Amino acid sequence: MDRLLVLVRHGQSEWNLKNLFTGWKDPGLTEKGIEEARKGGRLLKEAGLGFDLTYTSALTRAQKTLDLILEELGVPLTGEGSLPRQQDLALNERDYGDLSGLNKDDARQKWGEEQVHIWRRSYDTAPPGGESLKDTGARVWPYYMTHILPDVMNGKRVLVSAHGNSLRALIMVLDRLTPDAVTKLELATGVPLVYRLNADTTVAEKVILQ
Ligand SMILES: O=C(O)[C@@H](CO)OP(=O)(O)O
Repeated sequence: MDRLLVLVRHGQSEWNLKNLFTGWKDPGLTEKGIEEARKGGRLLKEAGLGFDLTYTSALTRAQKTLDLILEELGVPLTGEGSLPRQQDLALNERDYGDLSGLNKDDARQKWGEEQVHIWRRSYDTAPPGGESLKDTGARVWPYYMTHILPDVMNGKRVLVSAHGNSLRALIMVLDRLTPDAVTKLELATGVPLVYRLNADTTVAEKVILQ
């Protein structure tokens, strides 16, 4: 049985381009982001991968990325031949709280390089009014266990389009990263991470398509 799970971080967003903390804010994709998503779709097609089910967040940039990937795969978005789609807040980006909408360089000037790095990449220090990676995991992990993983274990080929930090939380578990190791994990936009799972739910294989 092919226990296929593909994770993709959305293509570049308008706020990625402007270097703003985004979190639960909802900017669209840039032209570059659209092309990144399309390229991700083409790479999946070239790898001969197809899907039975899709998951995405409640945010436009991840949904649009999923649409573009499906378009490249030749899968209609509605009607006959379209795939079931689960959209859930559980897969949203980490909530950046009071930092949302601030320029990342301005934040470094105000609070210092080190503090901003801790807010962005530490495991359990939350930005003011927002979520730490651990807090993000506390909603991503149960959703994975109750929704995504059962589908994969039932032999459904699953595609997930989500965000830098919600996917970092998920990958932390899949790749068995320590809280220290996950601080160094960075995900490129639009690059599909192809996982195959063993019958005991551990990772059999991970391939990065780029
Ligand atoms: O601003 C955000 O929401 C995220 C992802 O773009 O940024 P960072 O990489 O700083 O966690």
